[in-house]
Amino acid sequence: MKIITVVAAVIRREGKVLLASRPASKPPLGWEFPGGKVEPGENFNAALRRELLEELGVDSVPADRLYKVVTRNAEREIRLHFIRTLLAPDAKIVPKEGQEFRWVELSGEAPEGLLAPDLPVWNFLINFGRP
Ligand SMILES: Nc1nc2c([nH]c(=O)n2[C@@H]2O[C@H](COP(=O)(O)OP(=O)(O)OP(=O)(O)O)[C@@H](O)[C@H]2O)c(=O)[nH]1
Repeated sequence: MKIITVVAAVIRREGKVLLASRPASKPPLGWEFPGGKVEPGENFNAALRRELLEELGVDSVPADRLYKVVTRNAEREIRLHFIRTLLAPDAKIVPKEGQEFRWVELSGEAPEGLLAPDLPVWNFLINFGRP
């Protein structure tokens, strides 16, 4: 079975968390934590730093892993690693790949359209992750 390893950033600011829309060209549609696939030979934090530079146009400091989700179908297994990530306070996000970004209040129900594998992460952040 093909194994795909993905890193996704949990970036918090003033009680909110940063979500990205998936570009229409890359299904599934929905909102996700920004990130992408780890390339061969890359460590998680280097992969996430590269992805965020590509997508948000900002440098970042990926830190510790908060949560792991594994999804599987007949062909492939996706291992998602959610990593607490810091941005400089004055970092200006410049969407580079046609995505939208939004800061979402970390309270209550998950926002509509959040990818299904991310729901436990949302619940984790609501329960434990508020700064
Ligand atoms: N980045 C990200 N991907 C997620 C999240 N949740 C989740 O299920 N995924 C899945 O993980 C996979 C990530 O692939 P991707 O297409 O974003 O990765 P990438 O940018 O490196 O893609 P590419 O290799 O096609 O350029 C997709 O299947 C996506 O649906 C999430 O919160 N963030």
